[in-house]
This record gives sequence, structure tokens and C-alpha cells, in this order.
Amino acid sequence: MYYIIALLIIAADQLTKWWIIRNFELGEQRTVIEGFLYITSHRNAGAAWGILQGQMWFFYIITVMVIIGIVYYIEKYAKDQRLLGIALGLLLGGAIGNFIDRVFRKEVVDFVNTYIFTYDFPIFNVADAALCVGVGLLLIQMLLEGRKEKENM
Ligand SMILES: CCC[C@@H]1OC(=O)[C@@H](C)C[C@H](C)CCCCC(=O)CCC[C@@H](CC)/C=C\C=C(/COC)CC[C@@H](O)[C@@H](O)C[C@H](O)CNC1=O
Repeated sequence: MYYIIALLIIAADQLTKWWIIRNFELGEQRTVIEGFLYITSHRNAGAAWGILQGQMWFFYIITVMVIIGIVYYIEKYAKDQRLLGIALGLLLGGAIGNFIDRVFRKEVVDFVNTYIFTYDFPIFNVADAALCVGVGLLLIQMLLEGRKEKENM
């Protein structure tokens, strides 16, 4: 079930990246919301904030470990915990989405360019957004889990 979430994320991620590559010159920018949201065709051969540029083997190893860990957790724990399953599905989709880029393109296609309170946030893509939402949901799940344990004490 949660694999469907991952598949939807991968499809949305790869479709948007494909659309960007077909319709945008590298570096081309189009305004969506003046001063807040732009679409900018960008490439990143590293991880968040462009760290570890070109370290593809490192990314392959980390991503494969992340994917194995997520599938293990889905099989073991997400049967009865919906929020956990959704978070893991988002993380799985995001990790695979960027993994596909790294394997076939040796770099990740980014295009969402937001200025959050004038801070030029790094340009990201659907896969990154899914990863971040997944991380956020995991944190919420852990907080809820912690509270439940306290109540049961
Ligand atoms: C989101 C994880 C980044 C993603 O990790 C992945 O692929 C995973 C599955 C594989 C990595 C090799 C391992 C994780 C490295 C951890 C990391 O990097 C610190 C994460 C902080 C994060 C909190 C969760 C903040 C937010 C950042 C950004 C996302 O904002 C929405 C900026 C994204 C832009 O710099 C964009 O150029 C990035 C480019 O698309 C490649 N993306 C990746 O490497």
C-alpha cells in the first residue's frame, strides 16, 4: 500500500524533471509568484545545498542503504501505523526519485526556486520536497509515539 505513495512520488518527480528538461534552457528562470516562487532550471551533482559535489558513489551507497532501511521498516512496522507508513512511502519515493537522476544523469535536476523571507532557499525538486515532508512526518510520529508511551505508564 505505502509503495503506491512512493510510486506516485517517483512518477510526479520524474515527470516534472522531464518537463523542465524539455521546456527550459539550463539556468532559465520563469516567475510563478513575483518575489516568492520561481521555476529555475538547475542541476546539482551533490546533496542538499550542493554539498559533496560529484561524490556519486557515496550517494549510491547512502541511497541504497536508505532504501533498504525504509523497505525493512515498512515491512516490519508500517502494517498497523498509517502515519509511519505514509512518511516511509514519501521518503522511499524521494530517495528513489533522486537516485534515478544520479544513476542516469550523474546529477539531480532541480527547479523549485523559492525565496523564503528573502532567503534564497536552495533550488529543489519534488523528490526533495517528499523527503522533507517524510522527515517531518517521522518526527511527528516519534513525538506522538513518545506521548502514547507516557500515557500508558
Ligand atoms: C532533501 C534531502 C536532499 C536530497 O537527499 C537525497 O537525495 C537522499 C535520499 C540521499 C542523500 C545522498 C543523503 C541525504 C543527505 C542529507 C542531506 O543532504 C541533508 C538534508 C537536509 C534537508 C532536511 C531533510 C534539508 C533540505 C534541503 C533541501 C530540500 O529543500 C526542500 C535543499 C535541496 C537542494 O539543495 C537540492 O539541490 C538537492 C538535490 O535535489 C539533491 N537532493 C538530495 O540530495
